[in-house]
Amino acid sequence: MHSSAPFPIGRPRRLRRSAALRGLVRENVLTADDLIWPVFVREGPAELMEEIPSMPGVFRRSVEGIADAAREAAELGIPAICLFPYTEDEKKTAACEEAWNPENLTCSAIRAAKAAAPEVAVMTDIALDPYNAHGHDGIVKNGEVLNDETVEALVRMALVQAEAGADILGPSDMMDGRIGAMRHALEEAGYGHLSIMSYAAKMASAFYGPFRDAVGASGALKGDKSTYQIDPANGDEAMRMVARDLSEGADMVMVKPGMPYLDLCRRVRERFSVPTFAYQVSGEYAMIEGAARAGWIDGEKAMAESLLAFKRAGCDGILTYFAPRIARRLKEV
Ligand SMILES: NCc1[nH]cc(CCC(=O)O)c1CC(=O)O
Repeated sequence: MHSSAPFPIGRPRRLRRSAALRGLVRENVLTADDLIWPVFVREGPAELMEEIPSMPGVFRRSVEGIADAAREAAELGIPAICLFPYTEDEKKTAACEEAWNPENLTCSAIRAAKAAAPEVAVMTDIALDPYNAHGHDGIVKNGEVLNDETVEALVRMALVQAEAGADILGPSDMMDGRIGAMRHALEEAGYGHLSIMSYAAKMASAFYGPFRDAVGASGALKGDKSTYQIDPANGDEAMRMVARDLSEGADMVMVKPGMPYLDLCRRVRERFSVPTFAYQVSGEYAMIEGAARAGWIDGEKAMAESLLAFKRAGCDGILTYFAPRIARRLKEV
C-alpha cells in the first residue's frame, strides 16, 4: 500500500478542493439498492399509524398499512422490507403457538405485501420473542431458555412464513443448530430456493431497547439475553458464529447492532467474502433521531453519514428504520 508523498510534494487537500474532485475520488456510495426497511405490524383498522414513543417517526401499521409500505418501497427503489409483529398480550403463551399460526400477523402481512408489490422482497424475523409470555427468543422452562425445543418451534415458524410467500428468512434467535434445521426442513418441503439471512453476529446489546417496546416484548422480558446472544466483548466468537451459520446453509449474514460493531462488519467482509449486512438497530435510530429532534445534531447529515459508514466497513446492505427517508433523499440528488 502506498502512502502519500511528504509535504509539499504531497498535498492531500488538492483532491478535496471542489465537489467535482471529491466526487471523482469518492470510494463508497450508498444507493437505495442497499436498503432493507424494517416495518412493524399490529392488529387494527386499515389506517392505523401508531407512533412508537422511543422511536419517533417510526410507526406500527395495520396489515393494509404494510401493503402501503410495500408499495412505497417499490416507488422508492427499496428492494426489501422486513416484518416485525406486535402481538397482543392475550396471544402470548409459554409455548409460543401463535408463532406458527399460518394466519398470524406476520403471515397476513407477508401475503398483503406480496400482493401489493410483488417485486419487493419480503424478509421475516424468526424468533419467538413477540409471541412469548416470557419475552425471550426461546422457550423457557424452569427459568432456562431451551435450545433444541426452541429450534423445533423456529422450524415450524420458518415453514409457515415460507408458505405465506416470504422471500428471505431471518433467524434472529441465536439458538444453536437453527440454520441447519431450517435449511433441511425448507429443502424437504419444496422451499429449497428461499434464502436465509442469518443474524449470525448478534450481540447481547442494550441498543435493542426501543425495539422491544415496539414489538411489545419489554414488559414480559425478565433478565437479559446473554445466555444466547454474543458477549459484546467477543469479536472472534462472532466470526465463529458466522462460519457456523454459513456451514449450515445461510446465504447472507448479518452483524447486529451496526455502529458499535463496524469492526465486525469489516472482519466478516474480509474473512468470508459473502453477502454481509448490518442492522442499524432501534437504539441507534433513537440516538440519532432523538439528538436531531433536540436540535443537538443535524439529523439528515448524521443519518446519511451513519449509513455510508456501513458501506465503508464492507457491508452490502443495511437494515435501517431510515430506509424510506434516505431513499427519498437519494432520489432528490
Ligand atoms: N429476536 C428479536 C429481534 N429481532 C430484531 C431485534 C432488534 C432490532 C432493533 O433493535 O432494531 C430483536 C430484539 C432482541 O434480540 O431483543
